[in-house]
Amino acid sequence: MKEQKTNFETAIVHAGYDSREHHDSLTVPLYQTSTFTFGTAEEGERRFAGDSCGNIYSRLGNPTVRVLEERMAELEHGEGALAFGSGMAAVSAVLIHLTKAGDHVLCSRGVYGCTFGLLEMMEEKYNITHDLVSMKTEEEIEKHIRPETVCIYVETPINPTMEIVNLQAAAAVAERHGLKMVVDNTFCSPYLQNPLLLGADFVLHSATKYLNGHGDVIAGVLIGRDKPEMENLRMTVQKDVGGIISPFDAWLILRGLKTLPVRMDRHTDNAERVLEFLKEHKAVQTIYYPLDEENVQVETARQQMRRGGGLISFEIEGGRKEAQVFMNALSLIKIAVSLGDAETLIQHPATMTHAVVPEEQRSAMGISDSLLRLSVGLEHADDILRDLDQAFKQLKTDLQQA
Ligand code: MET
Repeated sequence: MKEQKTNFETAIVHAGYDSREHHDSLTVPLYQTSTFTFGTAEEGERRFAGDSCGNIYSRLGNPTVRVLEERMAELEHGEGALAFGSGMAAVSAVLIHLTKAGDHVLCSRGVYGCTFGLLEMMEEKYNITHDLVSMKTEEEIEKHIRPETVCIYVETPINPTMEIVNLQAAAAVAERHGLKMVVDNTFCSPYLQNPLLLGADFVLHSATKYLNGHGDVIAGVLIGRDKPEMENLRMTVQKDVGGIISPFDAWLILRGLKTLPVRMDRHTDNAERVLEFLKEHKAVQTIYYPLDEENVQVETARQQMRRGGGLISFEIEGGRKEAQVFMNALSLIKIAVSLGDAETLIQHPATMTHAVVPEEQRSAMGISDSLLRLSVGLEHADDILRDLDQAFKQLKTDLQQA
């Protein structure tokens, strides 16, 4: 694995870019072009044959996108990275790369609803089966491995229950059985957690979230520990399936990325204030936050995460109706799926991000009808708390009147 040459905060501003190669432009230029010209027919032939390294066509590579990929590889301590048009394009690319008909994927007990949908589709159409299991210890993981298992796929913290997967335990099992391990690191960003350093083979992100951080891009990134394997993935799955990112979106992410450490620290500071507030509130039944002292998994979370991050899930007294009344009473906090933006967002997983998961499996994942997921933004913490407080008061009044 590549040793990080500079500190994280420096690499995130500079890695993968040399202004001398781009007319001395301080910032990464936007190469908003679909294709590149060849000086001669023979040069075109050489580029297609891989004998000359020039650009060909933006589905096969683009200079702006390449800076984002190299930067992400460095930040996640990988050897190569590919940027995609969405987080799900990154998820599907790595699963297409790792599996064939008849294989089995061992998956964490919970995953994002569309990842669950993709796994179900792969099972139905291609007989690539999967199991969703708790992954707190090696023993728990070990007992679900089958002869046809080819990879362990995890989210940690899990969307939206914030359950922690023990990455070192999962990596130990993967190594024993020669399996590839993939980690969705979207909730943490590379600033808070680096799964490749804990034994994973691939790490992926919905770059829509903290990486971009400004709510104006849909994108994904996949980082791997093996350079030839990542180049192979680029020239097979990514080229032929085609879920590439646009140069402009890559440029926007490069712009947003520079402030990631500053933003993540503020998101976490604000989330810690929200955590304390929710703990004091009678209408809140359960709270899920990785670095909450009362979390039974706090030790594992501490070992693999630098700080707790900006997401908090909580159950309020009641069910779906109460959850919806509470959300409708919010004013500053916006009702929206997505996370990692400057704006504080709230969503109801049972009817939104995880609505595609059948009810029985949703409860097995720990998603109840009263569960809400809050992505704590960058506003002043006092204003976020004031909005939550007035919504709880409103909920009480509405319920008394009903
Ligand atoms: C289309 S639903 C969700 C988007 C995003 N993955 C989230 O968890 O909020």
